[in-house]
Amino acid sequence: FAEAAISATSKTTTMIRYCVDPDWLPYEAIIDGRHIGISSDYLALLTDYTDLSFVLVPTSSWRQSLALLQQGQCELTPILNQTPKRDEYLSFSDVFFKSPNVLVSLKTQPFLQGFEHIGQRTLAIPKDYRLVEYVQTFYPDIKTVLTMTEREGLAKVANGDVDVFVGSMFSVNAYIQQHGLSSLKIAGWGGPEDELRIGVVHAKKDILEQINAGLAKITHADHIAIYKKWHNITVVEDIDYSLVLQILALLSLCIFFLLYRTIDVTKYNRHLSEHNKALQQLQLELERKNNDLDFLTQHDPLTKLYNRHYFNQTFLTDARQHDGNNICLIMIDIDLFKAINDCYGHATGDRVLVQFADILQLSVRDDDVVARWGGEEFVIVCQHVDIQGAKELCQRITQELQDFSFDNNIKVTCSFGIAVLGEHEAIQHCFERADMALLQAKKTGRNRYCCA
Ligand SMILES: Nc1nc2c(ncn2[C@@H]2O[C@H](COP(=O)(O)OP(=O)(O)OP(=O)(O)O)[C@@H](O)[C@H]2O)c(=O)[nH]1
Repeated sequence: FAEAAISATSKTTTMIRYCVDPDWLPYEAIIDGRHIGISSDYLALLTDYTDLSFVLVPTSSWRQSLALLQQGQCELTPILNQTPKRDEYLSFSDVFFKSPNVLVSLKTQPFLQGFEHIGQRTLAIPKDYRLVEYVQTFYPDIKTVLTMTEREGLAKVANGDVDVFVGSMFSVNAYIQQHGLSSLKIAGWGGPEDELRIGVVHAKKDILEQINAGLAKITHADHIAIYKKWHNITVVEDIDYSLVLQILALLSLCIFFLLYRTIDVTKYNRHLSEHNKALQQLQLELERKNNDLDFLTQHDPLTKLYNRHYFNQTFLTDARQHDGNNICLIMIDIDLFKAINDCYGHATGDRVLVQFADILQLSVRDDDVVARWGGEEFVIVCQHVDIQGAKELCQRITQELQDFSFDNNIKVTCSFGIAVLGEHEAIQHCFERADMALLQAKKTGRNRYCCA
């Protein structure tokens, strides 16, 4: 597109002096004395499609441009909204460009949707903009702050001097992008859409016919090309990050708390399970010790046979529960054991006792009970065995002793006293009889059994 500083062509042209807003990109601006922006491109097209040529009258503010239009020093302004006030000194072409107006606030402000939600907030509007008339007419309660330019209004919002600014979406966005005003956001729509036209002073209103005809010739493709050239809007950040941050902080706090609780509970559980393990260990230890204690209270520590205590408890008290008619008591005493101790020492004597006990244990049946009665004396309780069976057991033991090779080739014999428990006999009495029989065996030469 050609720029708007239009040179005269060979055709007969009517020269029109025009003013613009020098600071309203992307619509228009004067940069280094040159008119640029959307309106510049439209004027270039109108130069082609009409017999008009346009000469820029440079100004330093929109206000000044309006003043020059009112004074007739400018005859045209290429892009503006129609308002009743402007109708007093301008005539307007057909609408050729539309753009929404937006409310701009700091990102910390909530989304406002429209003028009706501004409430007590202050609203900045560029002086002499159509929106001033609109807001004062329809929202007279809004506290407005008039600024010289859009730039000034946006700067006031960014600085926190006013709460909200209203302006054209295209120019607002261009300004925010150019100046990196990342603290600002579009907070809502502001009033009616801009319907932009060309305004000419009443004295020149006869050129409007040409202008409208020229505007009508502008193709859809031309409109789109201009729009694309100047419309560089990217969506202004519309996420309220302060809210997101608050939610994130809250979530992090919850996660942290849950994590802390989980770690705490895990620690406690580990501690508990360690304690339980230690307790179980102690319990096992106690059971083992109890078992050991049980074993020790019931067994002779040297030979591991039942001891006299167990024997007394089990048989002297309730042997009658067994079938009394078939119980045989055999009292056994190693012969001349003192001589073994004296000859080979006490330790050897101990080993002989252990080996002797093993022989007894191996010689009896599973349900017979062998116990160490004390010293070198033993007792066997045979169940379901008659006197003959008891005798045979004594003979078997005698034979085993004879065949067994004791330490130091010591020859060990023993004497037996056998008694069968009578039907109504007290077991203690039976013991005494067996003991007497044993004494008898000793007296009559040892290495033999005697029956009571
Ligand atoms: N090594 C050892 N000797 C024991 C143990 N208990 C008792 N004795 C010994 O066994 C011997 C028993 O001797 P005595 O009662 O005189 O009887 P004996 O020498 O076997 O003679 P007779 O019974 O008459 O054949 C004693 O010298 C006791 O010290 C023991 O646990 N270990």
